[in-house]
Amino acid sequence: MKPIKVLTIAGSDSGGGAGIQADLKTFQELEVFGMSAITAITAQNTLGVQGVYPLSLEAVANQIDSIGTDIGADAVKTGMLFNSEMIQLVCDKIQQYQWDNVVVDPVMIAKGGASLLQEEAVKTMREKLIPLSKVITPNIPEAEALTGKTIQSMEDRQEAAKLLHQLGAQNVVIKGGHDLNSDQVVDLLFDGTEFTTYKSKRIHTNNTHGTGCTFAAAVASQVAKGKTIIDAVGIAQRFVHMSIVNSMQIGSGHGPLNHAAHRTVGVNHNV
Ligand SMILES: Nc1ncnc2c1ncn2[C@@H]1O[C@H](COP(=O)(O)OP(=O)(O)O)[C@@H](O)[C@H]1O
Ligand SMILES: Cc1ncc(COP(=O)(O)OP(=O)(O)O)c(N)n1
Repeated sequence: MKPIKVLTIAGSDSGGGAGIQADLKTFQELEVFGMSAITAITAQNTLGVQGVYPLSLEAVANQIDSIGTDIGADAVKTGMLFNSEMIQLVCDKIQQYQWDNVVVDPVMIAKGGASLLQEEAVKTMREKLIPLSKVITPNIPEAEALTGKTIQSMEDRQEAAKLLHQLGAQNVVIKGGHDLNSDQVVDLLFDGTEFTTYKSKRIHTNNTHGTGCTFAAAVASQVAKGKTIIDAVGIAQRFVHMSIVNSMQIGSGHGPLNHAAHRTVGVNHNV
């Protein structure tokens, strides 16, 4: 059987909960071959981010070229891109290798409040990267930053999703983890025509470090497999849910997910 290959272009989280580490664990669990181009090293744990060390543009370009010129990718997921120049470089490479299954997680701020994207880079993300995306997966604060609109209700979220679609994203998922008004978590998908909502029970836990990375990596793995976006988002939400329910008590802050939960607790969410 032909292996399915997925590339993540993102930052490294030394604590293993988010970033490249979460992406590769997700790829492995969802049975695709994972590859990485690291944009920045972060010194990070469950308490927060202690340091951010971006790599040179040359180092990032070289990693992407190593994959583009030899192995290829059935889908590409982007995470922490740090600054405008890095975003522009990633856009150039996506176009050079004609990658069209691109899942953009517009990472801006880590849970502890540390900035993972320079403020002026939001414009480049909006104008250059979003138009290349098959799916964009902002959380609510990221959708607000990208659209300049305050999001309080589901109608606000629908409006924001429409604006992001107008910017060129083929599909928009505005995740609902930050809407603390309900006992449910609702992720909203807009495909340019219809809205689809994915509801799950909110889990009351501190162990949610890396949910966004894991979600986007799961979507990318399913897109690479040729699933519809509606199915890919459903699988990703269930995978994340299962990983939070069975999360591990690691560190003394926001603990990581348990990416292996879908197989170790006996329910296969790898549909
Ligand atoms: N407390 C929670 N209980 C259940 N699912 C959650 C919870 N927090 C986040 N999720 C899920 O994790 C994914 C990421 O959501 P969100 O927290 O909005 O993004 P981010 O991690 O990028 O801030 C979504 O699928 C969301 O439904
Ligand atoms: C290196 C790196 N990349 C991305 C993030 C943000 O990850 P996310 O999945 O949104 O989870 P939280 O940080 O919000 O828990 C990160 N922290 N580090």
